[in-house]
Amino acid sequence: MARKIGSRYTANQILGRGSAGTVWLGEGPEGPVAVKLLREDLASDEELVGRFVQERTALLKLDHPHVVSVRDLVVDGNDLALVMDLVRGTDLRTRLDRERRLAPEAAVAITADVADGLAAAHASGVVHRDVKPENILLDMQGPLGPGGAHPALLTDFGVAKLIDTPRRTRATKIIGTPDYLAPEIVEGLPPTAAVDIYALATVLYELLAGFTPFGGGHPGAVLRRHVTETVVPLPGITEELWQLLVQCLAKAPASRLRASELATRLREQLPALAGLPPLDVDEPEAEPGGEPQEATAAAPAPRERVRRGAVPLVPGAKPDSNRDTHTSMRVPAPDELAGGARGTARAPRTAGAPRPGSARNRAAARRRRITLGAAAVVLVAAAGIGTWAAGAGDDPGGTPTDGTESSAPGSP
Ligand SMILES: Nc1ncnc2c1ncn2[C@@H]1O[C@H](COP(=O)(O)OP(=O)(O)OP(=O)(O)O)[C@@H](O)[C@H]1O
Repeated sequence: MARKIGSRYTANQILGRGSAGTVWLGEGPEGPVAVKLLREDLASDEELVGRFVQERTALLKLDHPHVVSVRDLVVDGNDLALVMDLVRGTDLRTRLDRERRLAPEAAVAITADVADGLAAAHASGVVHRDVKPENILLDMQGPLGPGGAHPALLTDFGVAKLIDTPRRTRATKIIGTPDYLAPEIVEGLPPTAAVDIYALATVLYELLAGFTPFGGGHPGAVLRRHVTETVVPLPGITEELWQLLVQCLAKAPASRLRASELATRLREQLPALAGLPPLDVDEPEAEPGGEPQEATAAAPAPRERVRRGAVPLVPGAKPDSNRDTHTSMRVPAPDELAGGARGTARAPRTAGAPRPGSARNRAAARRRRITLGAAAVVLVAAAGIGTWAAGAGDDPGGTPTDGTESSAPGSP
């Protein structure tokens, strides 16, 4: 059913739902648009509305062929909406669900597009903070590029930052998607542009391999792997591409490439990748219903076999929203923590061996986004790998930092 959004837009049909709200196919004065209507509980949060208005300038100024432009921000009664360019196509998660993994040339071409978009954003002082396949849209009306890839556009700029208001995050929460979270975020450091590079390298690894380098099993274990484990080589990948991945998945943010350099280096590799088939690797096994093995950073357990999926760090913890893409965690007791702080060692296995769990289940698990309580920080601290500074989550000092902070209040 159609509904008005402010005085200028009509939302006609739901395109999809995410953790922050619902995306509608809409109509504006200049034609079709996509309208992201934020969740009611977000729209009724006065602080968030203020921030939304404050950040108009930064969100509206991003204009790049590989960024989904935000055209307008609407605050109208209970409605809080971002009006975006409509991308006619699909998101990368849907393509990945369908194909499981992409040919290297297409994977690299898509990643290079997103790196270009990030370069423009970072140059404007904007950090995305939630780069993942769900936020990469493929424009099926655009020209085919290397490997038959349609142009890729990064969407949802500013949304993670909007939701991650100090009051919501103060000393209690990390907001993000565990598989793509850079180690410095897990450690409670302010997000800089380098977190987007880490997340994008994770996406590239996933496009090539069909699974993320540190994902799988308990969300707390995923976070810990980001900090303690090194990425396992992918069989069949060219040395140049592997070196690029390793550099961008470096634990130290300063060691990662900048987005513009990453885009250039990726494109340089395209000719060597032309015609190569998707890699012949399979996801590390997961023990159906098996209990995680106890492991330490120094001596991880041999391939932990656990179901993929967002599970509460502590049994009985309730999600903090009614969306199944969220998992919320409360602070665990020490004995509970001992059971949750388990790590894994994962390595790709060759195709053909039995693999528990359906691809759809794994994809759904990856999609789950967590709002992680201080529990995770306690978990990390308990593992001796990090601490959380109260109020961390904003970005003093990083270069370039999330420039949405400095946008002019109330500017149109
Ligand atoms: N500008 C757009 N044009 C066309 N479709 C879009 C646009 N933005 C989002 N969509 C579609 O709307 C759906 C929901 O997007 P949304 O950004 O709300 O959620 P998400 O990114 O999948 O998840 P989350 O917000 O939890 O990270 C997605 O399937 C996406 O393909």
